[in-house]
Amino acid sequence: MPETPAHPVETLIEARWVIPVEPSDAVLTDHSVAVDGGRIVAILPTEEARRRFVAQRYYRLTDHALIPGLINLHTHAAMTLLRGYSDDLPLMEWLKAHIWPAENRHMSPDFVRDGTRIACAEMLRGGTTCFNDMYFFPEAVAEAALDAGMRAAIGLIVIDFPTAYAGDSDDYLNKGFALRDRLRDEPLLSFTLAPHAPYTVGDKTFKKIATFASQLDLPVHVHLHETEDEIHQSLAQHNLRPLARLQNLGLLGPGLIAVHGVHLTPDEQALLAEQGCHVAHCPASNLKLASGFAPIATLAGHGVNIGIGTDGAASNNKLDLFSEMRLAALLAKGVTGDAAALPAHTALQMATLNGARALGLDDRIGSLAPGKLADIVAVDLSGIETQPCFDPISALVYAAGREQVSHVWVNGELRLDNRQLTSLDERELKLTANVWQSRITH
Ligand SMILES: CSC[C@H]1O[C@@H](n2cnc3c(O)ncnc32)[C@H](O)[C@@H]1O
Ligand SMILES: [Zn+2]
Repeated sequence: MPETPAHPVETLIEARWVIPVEPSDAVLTDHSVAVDGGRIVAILPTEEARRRFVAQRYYRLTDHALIPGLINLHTHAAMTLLRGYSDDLPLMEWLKAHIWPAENRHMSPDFVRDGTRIACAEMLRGGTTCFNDMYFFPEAVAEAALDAGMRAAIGLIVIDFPTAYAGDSDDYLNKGFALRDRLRDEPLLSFTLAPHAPYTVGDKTFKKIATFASQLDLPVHVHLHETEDEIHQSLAQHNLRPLARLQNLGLLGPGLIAVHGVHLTPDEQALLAEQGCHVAHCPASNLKLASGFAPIATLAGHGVNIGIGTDGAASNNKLDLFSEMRLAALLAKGVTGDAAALPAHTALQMATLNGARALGLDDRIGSLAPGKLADIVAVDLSGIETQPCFDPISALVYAAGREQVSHVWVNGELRLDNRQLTSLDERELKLTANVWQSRITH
């Protein structure tokens, strides 16, 4: 029998383990991922892949696990420039007395572009390939993400007070729509409407956002039920808890990404599930600001789709989804008293597929499968800290860290090569961070 000629592809990645996350939670051992035209074309046992494909580039990652690119479901990327600027305070004091005054003094497209570039470097080094952002000057966020070659959901920010970026809600919205019109064909970008929070956005603005979200089919990304203060303030001002208020204003539905969801009654959890809303769980930020801990196990029990976010580097202070996966899993066990709560595979699914679902991108990213875009992360599990390795998913969530991320592909393009960034100059970014530190200090 004549041999079928080998099929040419751009990239063939051979790995000890491939963890697709979906369609099943099975781990494939000694498998290879073939990539061409930015997409995964096949996942096969390595021996077979070697026969079937001839590649321009081979990666022989013999002690590594391949996972889908991690998706950071809530960031203020540019806030890397305020990392460590003001620590150990509760949310409202932190925001009002420190962060908002600093943002007022320094906010500009340059601040956002530089801060977001630094965030992209940190996130790519830690295996994050996509981030869902909310910040001023979203055009600078988009520019930094595109320069870095990262995937981003750009939040078209709306807040009912004037800033250096925009004067009023119409100004915020018009600037956001102009940006979306200009960049809507960029394959790495998608857009959300991003009203900041119930305590900074009025009813009239929320109603407009609900209308635009349904007309334009855009997700809505909003901080919600983060602290007890937020709930008390809403009851005092509107005689309604924030979630009920947003329900009355027409915001609930499968397009809503509710960030935090720390303080939720059982009825509110059921309502989020009924409405198909998503929750972005930010465990480190919630602990650091002493906001509390989200009822993740019961929310998941109700069927709510939950992804994981870091929040900004000023309240975390890392943009590290490996830490967040571990923390989410441990916290769920501690809070429920049930060691089976939030197992490792669920934590990995939250940081990948569930984030993609929340962004409406799960037909393209979030798992490793033929036809999906090639957002792929290789984690080196050969080190002493991950030995022995009975179960690579357990190793990834409970023992590994972002330091073990060796290679990252976004849309089939190599963005981290043997721990070196290919699209960003780390030395230059450190100098940029120092320049901003002295501006912010003086
Ligand atoms: C209007 S752009 C985003 C706005 O949000 C602020 N921010 C950062 N972290 C949090 C948080 O945990 N809750 C609420 N608001 C937050 C950030 O400083 C920007 O002003
Ligand atoms: Zn936030």
